[in-house]
Amino acid sequence: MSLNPVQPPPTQDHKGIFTRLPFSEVTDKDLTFFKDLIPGRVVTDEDDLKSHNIDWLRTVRGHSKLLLRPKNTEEVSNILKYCNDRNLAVTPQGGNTGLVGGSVPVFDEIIISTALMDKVISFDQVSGSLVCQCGCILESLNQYLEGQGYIMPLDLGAKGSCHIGGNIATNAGGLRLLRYGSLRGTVLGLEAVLPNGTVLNCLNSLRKDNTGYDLKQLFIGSEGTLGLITAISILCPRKPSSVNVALLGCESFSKVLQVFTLCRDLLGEILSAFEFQDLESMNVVQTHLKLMNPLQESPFYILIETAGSSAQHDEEKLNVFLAKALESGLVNSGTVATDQSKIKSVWALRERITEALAHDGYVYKYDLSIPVEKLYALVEETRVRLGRTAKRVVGYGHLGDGNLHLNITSESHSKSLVAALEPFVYEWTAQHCGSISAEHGLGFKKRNHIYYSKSPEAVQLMQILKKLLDPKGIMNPYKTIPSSG
Ligand SMILES: O=C(O)CC[C@@H](O)C(=O)O
Ligand SMILES: [Zn+2]
Repeated sequence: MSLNPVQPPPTQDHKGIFTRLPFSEVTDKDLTFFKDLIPGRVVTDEDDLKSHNIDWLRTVRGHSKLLLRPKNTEEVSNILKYCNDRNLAVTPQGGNTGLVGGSVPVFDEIIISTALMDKVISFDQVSGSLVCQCGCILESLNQYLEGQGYIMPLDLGAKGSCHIGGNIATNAGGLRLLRYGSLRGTVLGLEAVLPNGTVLNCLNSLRKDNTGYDLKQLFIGSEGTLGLITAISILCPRKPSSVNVALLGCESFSKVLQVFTLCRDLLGEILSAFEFQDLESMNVVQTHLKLMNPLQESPFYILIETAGSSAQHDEEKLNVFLAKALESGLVNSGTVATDQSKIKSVWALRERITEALAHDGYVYKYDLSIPVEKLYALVEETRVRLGRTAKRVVGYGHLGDGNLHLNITSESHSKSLVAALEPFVYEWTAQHCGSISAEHGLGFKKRNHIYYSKSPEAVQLMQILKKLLDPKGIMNPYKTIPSSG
C-alpha cells in the first residue's frame, strides 16, 4: 500500500514542546548484554529500524537505534529489569498500526517488538477461552478459532497486522463491539511484565472472580505505559453459522438514527454491527481504491451485519426489517450480501476508509464518542468552519457505539488547518459530554488533551499510579498521560 510518501517530521517536533527526558543512552556494553540475552534478535541496522520508527500513518518519526525481539515472558522480564536498572527508556511495539503515535518511539527509546511472541497457549473448546502470547496477529487468531467453531470477539480493519497485545494495550474497539462488548469485558485475564521485571500473573480464564482489585483493567488501555502485556486470556464467541450484511442508502442523518432504532427492535439479538458512513467517505474509497458502490448516490450509508445460528430465522427477520425500512421511507436503496465474497466487498467500503484517506495526503484524525443524536452535527459544523481550506471532511464510524471518526485531509500538513481544528473539535466534544478518544487511545498525539475528557483529579490519580508502577518512567514515555512534572 502506498501511503503518504513524505518523510514524516521527527516526533518530538510536533508542536515543538518536547525535550528528551534524562534517560541513559544505549552503550556498547548494553548491546553486548542484549546480544547475550537474545542472540540473533537484536536489531541495530538503520534500514531495518526505519519502519519501526515511523507510524503506520507516516505522521510521526522516532530515532530508536535498537530493537529487541524477545520470544517469551522471561526474556521480556530480563530486558525490562536491565533497562530499568540502567534507566533506559523503552517503547513496546506490536503491529504498529496505531493511529495516535503510541507505538513508535519519540526519541531513542529501545523498541521491544512482540512479533516473535506469537504462540497460542491453549484453547478451551467448552468455555471458548483462548490463552495466547501477546504478539499473535488478530486475523491469525480468528482463523485458528474458526477451525474450532469460534471467532475472536473483536474485528478491525488492521486485523491482518495488528497484535492482540497491542489491541488490549490500546483497548481497541472495532466493528463488533456492539455485539460482543469491549475488551474490558471479554479479556478474562492477562500477564504483564512490570518495568522492574516483575511478572504479574493475572492470566486466569474465569468468567467470575471477585477477589480484590481487578488489576488487569489497569493494563487494558494503558498503551504500554505501565508494563508490557505478554500473554492474554480472552473469551471467544461461537462462530455464527449465518451471517448477512446489508448496505442501505439514507437521505438524512436523522433517518440513520431511526433505522438504528428499528434495527434494534426488529433484529434484536442477531444484530452484530451497525456502521455508518457519509457520501464523502464513500467517495474516497471509490476514488482511491476503485471500490464499487452498489447503491445509488446517497448522503449516508448504513452497513448492518447480522450474525446468528439459523439462516432461515435470520433471513426472515432481516426481510421484515428491510421491508419496513423501505416502506416507511427511512432508506432509499439497499443490497443484501449472504455469500462470503459479497460480504467481504460490502465490508471493504467501510473498513478501508482509513486506508483510502491516507492517499489524499495528510490526515487529521478525530476519534470521538458523542451522544448519537448530535454525532453528525460536528461533521457539518467542521465542514462549514473549514470551507475550502480542507481537501475533504468525512464522518463515519461505529454508530451503534456512539463513536464518530471525523477525518479531515489536506495535500500536506498545514498548521493553519490544525489551528482551525484544535481546540474547536475538543471543546465541541467536551461541551456535548463526549470523549476525545473513543477507541484509538491518546498515545503521543492526544495525551495533552486528556483534560477535555477527564477531571484533574482523575489525571492526577493516573499519574500517581504511573509513578507507583514505573517510578523511573521508562515505559513508553511521552505517551498517554501528561507528565506530572
Ligand atoms: O481512521 C480512522 O479514523 C478510524 C479507523 C478505525 O477505527 C475504523 O473504525 O475504521
Ligand atoms: Zn473505529
